[in-house]
Amino acid sequence: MQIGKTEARLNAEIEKRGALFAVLLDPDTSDDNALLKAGALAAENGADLLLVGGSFMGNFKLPAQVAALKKEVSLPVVLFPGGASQVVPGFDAILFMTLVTGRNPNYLIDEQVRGGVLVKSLGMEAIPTAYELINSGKRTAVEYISGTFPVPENKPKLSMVHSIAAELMGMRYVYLEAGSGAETPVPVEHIAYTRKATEMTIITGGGIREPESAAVRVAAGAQIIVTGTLWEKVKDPGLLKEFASAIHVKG
Ligand SMILES: CC(C)=CCC/C(C)=C/CC/C(C)=C/CC/C(C)=C/COP(=O)(O)OP(=O)(O)O
Ligand SMILES: O=P(O)(O)OC[C@@H](O)CO
Ligand SMILES: [Mg+2]
Repeated sequence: MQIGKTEARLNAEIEKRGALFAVLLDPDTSDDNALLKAGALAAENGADLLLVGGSFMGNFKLPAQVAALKKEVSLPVVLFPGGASQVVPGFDAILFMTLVTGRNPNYLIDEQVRGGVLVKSLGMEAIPTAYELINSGKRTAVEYISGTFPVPENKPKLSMVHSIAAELMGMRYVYLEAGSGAETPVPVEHIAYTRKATEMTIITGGGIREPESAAVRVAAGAQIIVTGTLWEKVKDPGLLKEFASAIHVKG
């Protein structure tokens, strides 16, 4: 499958800036302006990419909210789905994910079969993405909902072998995930092993709360750093800018 417009844009930006700063917006809100406000604030203060997703997503107003957000910001707005039912119109692309570290067929093929037809009929760009869940202290929503075991935090080679398999299956991006609100982010060794063994674009997120924590993960080879939960409590343009400069290692 050919690389689409949004993926090409992200790849070019990574080339230019070294790594990208992604802000994850929670769509589980009935407040019509919340998504718009959070997205606009992130865009004005150095974010490169807006992800929209939640392990639950029951917001029938989402297509209208995404359309409003697209009018307001010029950044790519990408769907980060917890399941096929979350495929709705308006996004620039979808991270078309497979939970490769799990052994639950529902997240290995079933959601993809159900979601794939929707993606095709919407004409939405898909970015084939391996999703790897790595242990981060306490149980996370993704672990609970997907019914899968995360990779042990002290076994970076285990995530590496999943990355190798995913690349051979044609996936171009890999998301190393500690889980939303994780106590500890994905250990740098997991990132470094996947970086050494594959050419996939590495996204990482979960529990990243300080710019320094983002910077060390970029140094280990991550190319897209995702932060979400932090911005639910903190609306701080200065801190957003600090993240952006810690991540944009090429300026
Ligand atoms: C390809 C399609 C259509 C779907 C892929 C479905 C897969 C493989 C999902 C992986 C497992 C899963 C449940 C992922 C959720 C990822 C996500 C959006 C996390 C962010 O949500 P949270 O922040 O954890 O949500 P809460 O804040 O509600 O806990
Ligand atoms: O909410 P946080 O902990 O920033 O995690 C972001 C993302 O990786 C969750 O899927
Ligand atoms: Mg969350």
